[in-house]
Amino acid sequence: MPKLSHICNFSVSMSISSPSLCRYLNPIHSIRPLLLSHHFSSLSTPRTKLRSLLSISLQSSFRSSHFEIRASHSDAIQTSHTKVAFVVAEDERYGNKQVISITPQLYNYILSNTREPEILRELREETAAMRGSQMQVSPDQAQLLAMLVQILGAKRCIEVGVYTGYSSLAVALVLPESGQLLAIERDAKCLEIAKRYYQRAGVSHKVDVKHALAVDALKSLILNGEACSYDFAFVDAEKRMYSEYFELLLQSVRVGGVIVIDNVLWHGKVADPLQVNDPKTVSIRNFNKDLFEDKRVSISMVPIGDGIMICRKN
Ligand SMILES: C[S@@+](CC[C@H](N)C(=O)[O-])C[C@H]1O[C@@H](n2cnc3c(N)ncnc32)[C@H](O)[C@@H]1O
Repeated sequence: MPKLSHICNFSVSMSISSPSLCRYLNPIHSIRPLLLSHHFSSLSTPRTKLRSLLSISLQSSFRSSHFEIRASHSDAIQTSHTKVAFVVAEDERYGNKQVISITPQLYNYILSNTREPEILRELREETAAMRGSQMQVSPDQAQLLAMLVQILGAKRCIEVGVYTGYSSLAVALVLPESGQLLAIERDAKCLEIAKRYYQRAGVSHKVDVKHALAVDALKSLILNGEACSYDFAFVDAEKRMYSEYFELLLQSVRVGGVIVIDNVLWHGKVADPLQVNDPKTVSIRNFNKDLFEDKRVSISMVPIGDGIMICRKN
């Protein structure tokens, strides 16, 4: 049984994190932050009571549904600086599947099980001080991209939106010696850094750097007779252009080829149409909906980083 102080930490952190918790629950049940914080005001509420209070509260709000916020994970309540226990959705509509929410503690664990080549770590650290460094894919995302390229046995790849080269270098490192990555980026300064790292990593011969606007570069490769010749594409540039990039890339990759699109969860905003409707969010939300209905591709939305959509051309 946790000590009272642990319960207090749990109770306080639940209140603090309720907006993100609500964002998680919102798309399904339109729950509001007040509802959640309400039941956590008493610091002396025992854990079991907290759980049942919350469960009752959520059940009454959600009618037939059952959502439970668990404080029972032992690791999550052992240390006072742990943010919050897991969010678990248990609902028969989802096969009573328990879905975990990534906590900082859990994400640290994932990163500690992620293999990041030394050269990528150096690039990430150099970029960290730069404006826009949060745009870089995370090490676990880069590892997944590299693995997809390896599973596909890809030789011809495209990246749309290179920045300083982190994701493109991850791909180039696993390409065979005869492989080629067309790396498209509009910012020349960023490309200088990327090129320096391709050089250092000994993969420059595999990367065809294209300093251009993405749509122009993609159109010209189709005009050059390269349609259906690529195995893999990664999209990580202007969010409102995703539909255009996708249409051009669908022409560029072969049947069985894969297009991966980054930021499809857009910090969770896509799932909150009642409150978030800025142009970028709406654009990504519409794009996701179009992809869902698009029978030309098989799809899988994966909650890694800011969310990726993996599309396989049928
Ligand atoms: C999210 S960052 C890419 C991050 C990169 N994939 C990584 O992991 O380091 C987006 C990049 O796309 C570039 N970009 C945005 N719009 C573009 C366009 N229309 N054409 C080419 N590049 C574009 C930006 O300059 C920026 O460097």
